[in-house]
Amino acid sequence: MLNISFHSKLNEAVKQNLAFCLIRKPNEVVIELFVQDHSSKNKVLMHSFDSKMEKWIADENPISIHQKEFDFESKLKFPKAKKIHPKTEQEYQELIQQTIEDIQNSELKKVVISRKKQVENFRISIFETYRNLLKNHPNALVFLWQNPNEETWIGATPELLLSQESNKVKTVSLAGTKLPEADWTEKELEEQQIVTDFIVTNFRGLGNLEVKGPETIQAGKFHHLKTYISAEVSDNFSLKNLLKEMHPTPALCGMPKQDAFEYILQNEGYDREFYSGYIGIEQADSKQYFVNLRSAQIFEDKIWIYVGGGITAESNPEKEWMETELKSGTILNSLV
Ligand SMILES: C=C(O[C@@H]1C=C(C(=O)O)C=C[C@H]1O)C(=O)O
Repeated sequence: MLNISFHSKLNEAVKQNLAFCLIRKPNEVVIELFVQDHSSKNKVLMHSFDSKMEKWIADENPISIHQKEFDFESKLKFPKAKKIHPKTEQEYQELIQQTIEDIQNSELKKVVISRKKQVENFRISIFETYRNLLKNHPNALVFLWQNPNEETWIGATPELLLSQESNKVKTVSLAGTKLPEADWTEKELEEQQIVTDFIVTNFRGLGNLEVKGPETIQAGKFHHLKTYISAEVSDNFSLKNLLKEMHPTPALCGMPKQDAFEYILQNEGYDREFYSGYIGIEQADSKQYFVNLRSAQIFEDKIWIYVGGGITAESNPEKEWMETELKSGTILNSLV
């Protein structure tokens, strides 16, 4: 049976050109809908990689539905894409080679390099694509952010940045990528350990620190290494401050953090905007922030898929290109 109020609220948002966000949390079955009403209680927000941009959609009464009942179709309006020059395979491999050499000759230990892959938008059905992402990625945060005339993002991210429920804060260290048939090597183990060490340093001082892992997890067609980290906090603890320290973690930026951040801004050659920034869900009893990755920006004529990977002194440019191609599959394999 159709859930009328959910669908009619979404329908109104589309008809009136209001900003809205559909969001389904990892391993849950409920989709929440936030439609902009500029209230202050419940918010979904997007924060850019460089922290220069933050936008939010606030809804006094978000509404939810079981994902099995989600059955909605409508065309959305998207702006036209500006002209860009996405890096070719050769250009990307040259950038990776340069980064490897720069890491070998500096204090840098890890830098995450990324690119935009552009594909044509052949009048995709955005809601069917969203349904496919829900189905294909049950353990990801699956979101659709529509801000009419400004930006539309869709994605299925496997990565929690930070969450707080009562006095418990949680995060994960997620890094290292391989296909299921391959084995982990020193390169991925080291790359992921850098992220874990960074988080543990930031969590030091909090109570009851627990670090569990790393274990191998599945995200779409890949395996990643994941360590679960949690701690207890006191009443005067500031989640905002911890978030500031954490973002961007070495899973998306590098180590040392500031050097890697500047390296990315100077060398990557494009603006990441909200990719590798975070998506926040702020409600009275819980706050959760997820890293915006395995995601794309939708335009009337084009789709920009954002993909990257961690580079260390042991990286191989060809493999890094392949890794980004495969990562774009999260979006490409669900597009209809
Ligand atoms: C940068 C991305 O993913 C990140 C980089 C990973 C890696 O380098 O192995 C793995 C998971 C993510 O933390 C991306 O998907 O674009």
